[in-house]
Amino acid sequence: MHYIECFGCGDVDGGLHMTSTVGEEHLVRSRFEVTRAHQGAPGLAHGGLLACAFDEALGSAAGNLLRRPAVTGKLETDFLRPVPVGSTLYIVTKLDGVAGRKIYVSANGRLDAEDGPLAVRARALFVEVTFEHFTSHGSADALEKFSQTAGRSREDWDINP
Ligand SMILES: CCCCCCCCCC(=O)SCCNC(=O)CCNC(=O)[C@H](O)C(C)(C)COP(=O)(O)OP(=O)(O)OC[C@H]1O[C@@H](n2cnc3c(N)ncnc32)[C@H](O)[C@@H]1OP(=O)(O)O
Repeated sequence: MHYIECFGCGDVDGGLHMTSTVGEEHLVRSRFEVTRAHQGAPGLAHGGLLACAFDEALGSAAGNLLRRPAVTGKLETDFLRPVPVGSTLYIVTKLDGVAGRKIYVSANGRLDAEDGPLAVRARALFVEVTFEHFTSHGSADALEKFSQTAGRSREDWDINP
C-alpha cells in the first residue's frame, strides 16, 4: 500500500522514493537510487538507509503478494559490498513462507543491474496486523492524510501501481 509520506515509497525530501513491481514467479522487484542524501561514509550509502530500503522492498512484497497489512517484526541484513552514491540497487524479493500471522520474506540487492554484483542480502519476518494497529498507535492527522491520498481507491491495492 502506498502512502505519500512514507520515507520508503512516498514523496518525501531525502526519502528513498522506491517503487516496487510484482513480476514473474511472484518475485517483487524494487529499485533504490542512492543519492548524496543517503550517505554514511563519504560517497557511500549509509548501512541504516540500506536496511531501510530493504525494509521497504520486503514490506512491499509482503503487502503486494498477500494483500494483508503487516509490519516488520524482525529484519536482518548482510552487507557484502559497499554501495556507492550514484549507483542503483536492484532488489528482488521473494515470499519464503507464511505461518499464521507470520510472513517470511527474503531479498537480494545487486549493484547497477539485475545481474550485477550482489551487494546486500536481507531477510525479514513481517507480522500481520489489523488496521487497529495503525488507528491505535498512529496519529489521527497522519491517518486522515493517508485516507485522503491512499486509503480510498482500489488502485492502492493494485499489484503494480
Ligand atoms: C495501512 C498501511 C500499511 C503500511 C505498512 C508499511 C510498513 C512498512 C514496514 C515498517 O517499517 S513497519 C514499522 C516497524 N515495525 C513496527 O513498528 C512493529 C512494532 N511491533 C509490534 O507492533 C508488535 O510487536 C507486533 C505487531 C510485530 C507483534 O505483536 P503482536 O502482539 O500483534 O503479536 P505477537 O507478539 O503475539 O506475535 C505474533 C507472532 O509473531 C512472532 N513474533 C513477533 N515479533 C517477533 C520478532 N521480533 N521475532 C520473532 N518472532 C516474532 C511471535 O512469536 C508470534 O509467533 P507465534 O504466532 O508462533 O506465537
